[in-house]
Amino acid sequence: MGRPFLKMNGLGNQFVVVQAQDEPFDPSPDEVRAINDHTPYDQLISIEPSRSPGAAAFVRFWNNTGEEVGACGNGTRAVAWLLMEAGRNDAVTFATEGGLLSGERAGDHVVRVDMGEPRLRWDQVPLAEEMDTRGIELQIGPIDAPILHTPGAVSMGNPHVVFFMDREPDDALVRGAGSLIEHHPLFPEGVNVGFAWPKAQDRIRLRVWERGAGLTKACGTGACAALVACARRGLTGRRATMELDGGELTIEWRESDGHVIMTGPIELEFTGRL
Ligand SMILES: N[C@H](CCC[C@H](N)C(=O)O)C(=O)O
Repeated sequence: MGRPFLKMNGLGNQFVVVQAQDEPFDPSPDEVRAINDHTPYDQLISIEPSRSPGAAAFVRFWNNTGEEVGACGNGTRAVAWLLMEAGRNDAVTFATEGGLLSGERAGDHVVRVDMGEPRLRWDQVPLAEEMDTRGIELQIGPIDAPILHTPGAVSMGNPHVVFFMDREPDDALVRGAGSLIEHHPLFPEGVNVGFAWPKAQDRIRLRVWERGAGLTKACGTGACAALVACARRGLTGRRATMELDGGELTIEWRESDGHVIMTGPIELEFTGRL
């Protein structure tokens, strides 16, 4: 009988969450993939004992293809909710590879998380060469659609490239261009590929081909990256409603401290055993 897990989602971004406070959990890439075979998910998440004062836990994320990653925005909301429920608190801080994150309740099964500052230097995304991350030069082989010119590049603790659309991003484009760009040599660590259509100063339609997970129903760090990329190009303000396939997130790139604040729902679906 395997260890228990929680099946959760954030706007349809699917998670398997393992509590590792009492029993270590250090899965190999094969084990990460095997869990996905057993219970399909986008990201696997573990909640470990804290390694630093002021943090309630240390949290790790893996894509379903097996590699560990430094950030997962929707997963951060799910973990913050679990930790607040467990501690009967209305706010919580925890550590990840990508840095310290804090969350607070913002309604029933709605969580607001501070995702910290976006990293905007070329070598922080990272890119393979120095470029202006407001608009990078990216040649994508056979595809030469004008909308694919000069996307923005941002890290939220994980790498993102954001294309600026003037219409609904269709499946063929998101899957075709996304899968091509995910492993493009300009991104030494791979990249999450966002397609953002700024519909108004405070509203962006977004679809994301995720590194290591493909087209998901929502991508929290992708929503943060897209808002920052659009604001840097003057296409939107610093606060917007993000329309993802799975629903809406509110993102604000705060003037006061440059932190990116994300608010949205989470859902606990069922418990199971690995
Ligand atoms: N695929 C991402 C990790 C999960 C991001 C996404 N699920 C989110 O909500 O931020 C990466 O490889 O960096």
